[in-house]
Amino acid sequence: MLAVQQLEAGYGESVILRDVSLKVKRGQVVCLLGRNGVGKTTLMKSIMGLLKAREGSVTYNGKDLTKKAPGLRAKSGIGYVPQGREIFAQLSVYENLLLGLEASRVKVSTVPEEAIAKFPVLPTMYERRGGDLSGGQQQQLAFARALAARPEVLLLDEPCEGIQPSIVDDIRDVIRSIKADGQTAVLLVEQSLDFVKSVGDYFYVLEKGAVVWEGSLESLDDEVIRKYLTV
Ligand SMILES: Nc1ncnc2c1ncn2[C@@H]1O[C@H](COP(=O)(O)OP(=O)(O)OP(=O)(O)O)[C@@H](O)[C@H]1O
Repeated sequence: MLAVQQLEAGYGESVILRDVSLKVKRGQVVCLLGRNGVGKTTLMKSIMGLLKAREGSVTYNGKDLTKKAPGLRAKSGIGYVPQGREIFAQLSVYENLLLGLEASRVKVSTVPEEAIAKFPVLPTMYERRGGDLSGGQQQQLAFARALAARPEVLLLDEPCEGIQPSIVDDIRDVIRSIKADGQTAVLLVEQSLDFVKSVGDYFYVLEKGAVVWEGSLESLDDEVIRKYLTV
């Protein structure tokens, strides 16, 4: 459903992504692996339209999104939980969630129950300012904000970075439940191989902005890990 084809993108003069192609299908969790700085976040931003493609295309359900603005991509059904969460610190938890509705394909004025049900801690802190939440709580808020728009493709950029193990477990459960529903495609950037192996179906490895390996998660063996992932 989401297809990236021969994508080239970068910042200013520098080319970061070269000839990147990948696919993510409904009900699948596809993991994007690679050492620091290889271009994983850059690829997420390019899919979301925050960075323009210089070559290649991003298509979704057969529609070419390559030239579309980020808002339109969101309204087409692509949800994004960015690295660093990007919560609005001065807004309340509930206001942060309401902002998620802006990306909804159908006009709704309340946050859908299913987005909140996955993170039961959030309703207990609706009045608190986003900036006062812990890192793990902000991560849950960012995740719920993306789910509020009922995305069909979910881009998750290092959702477990810097958060406590109990919330990592919660996030694993949420990703598994999304996968079990079979309606949403997930593209996940994650450094922890244990986490990746516990939720993923398929993986791509990036090195210097290019896909150098891909396969089912079962085929992710020590040799690939040593060659492309060990620091
Ligand atoms: N806004 C920017 N302007 C210029 N260069 C950038 C910008 N953001 C990232 N880069 C560069 O692009 C390259 C890829 O960065 P990117 O953040 O996509 O990597 P990554 O694989 O997500 O790394 P990490 O695991 O550290 O998040 C790096 O060399 C980085 O310095």
